[in-house]
Amino acid sequence: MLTARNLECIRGEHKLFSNIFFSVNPGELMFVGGPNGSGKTSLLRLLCGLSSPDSGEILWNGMDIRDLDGDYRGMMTYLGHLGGIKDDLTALENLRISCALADCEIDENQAADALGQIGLAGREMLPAKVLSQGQRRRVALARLLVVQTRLWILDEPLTALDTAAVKLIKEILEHNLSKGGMVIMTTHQEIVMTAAAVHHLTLS
Ligand SMILES: Nc1ncnc2c1ncn2[C@@H]1O[C@H](COP(=O)(O)OP(=O)(O)OP(=O)(O)O)[C@@H](O)[C@H]1O
Repeated sequence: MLTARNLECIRGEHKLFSNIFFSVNPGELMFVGGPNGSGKTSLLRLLCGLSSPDSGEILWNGMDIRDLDGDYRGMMTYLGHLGGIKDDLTALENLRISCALADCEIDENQAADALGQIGLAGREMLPAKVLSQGQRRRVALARLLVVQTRLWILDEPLTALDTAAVKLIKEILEHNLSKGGMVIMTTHQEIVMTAAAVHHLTLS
């Protein structure tokens, strides 16, 4: 379970948010909403441990994530809103390297299989720079098909995706949730989940 207690985040001269409390339990999804600049990405970066709150604490199964450090990162998958795709690497290389960086080594066959499942069959060997925005996003999201982590923190995963890809991502999220996974995601394009407990946190 991930718990946030009394979180506050200040950036520059601005207090982005304060008094944020929530828990996300196994099988639950939390959508983080709010206007541009309200602090959604900043909140996700706090939850990943990439930055620290100005006050408050973030607990994973009751322990402060700062104390867990690498153990916490090993249980979590973070996809940033830019996707982290490198232009000069192929789709396959991008997926394999992003998995390796997350301590989840996969071979070429596994990578090709994941790319096929996410609708990129035949494009595995193309450099990312020639892929469309939606295809690049699919390469980033293919990581969700191979990771074993329970907690997924996803920043705008649906950006640039067509209707078919959004449906696919919904199924991938629901599969993770059905196994006791947890998902926290920002989106301006909410998806209706059929069989999962959903919470909303709206920043202003
Ligand atoms: N290091 C920083 N120094 C100063 N201001 C910052 C810093 N990081 C973020 N900000 C500001 O904090 C605000 C919130 O940024 P953030 O990216 O968290 O918003 P967001 O809700 O994710 O926005 P969007 O919907 O546009 O993606 C923005 O005004 C941003 O410019």
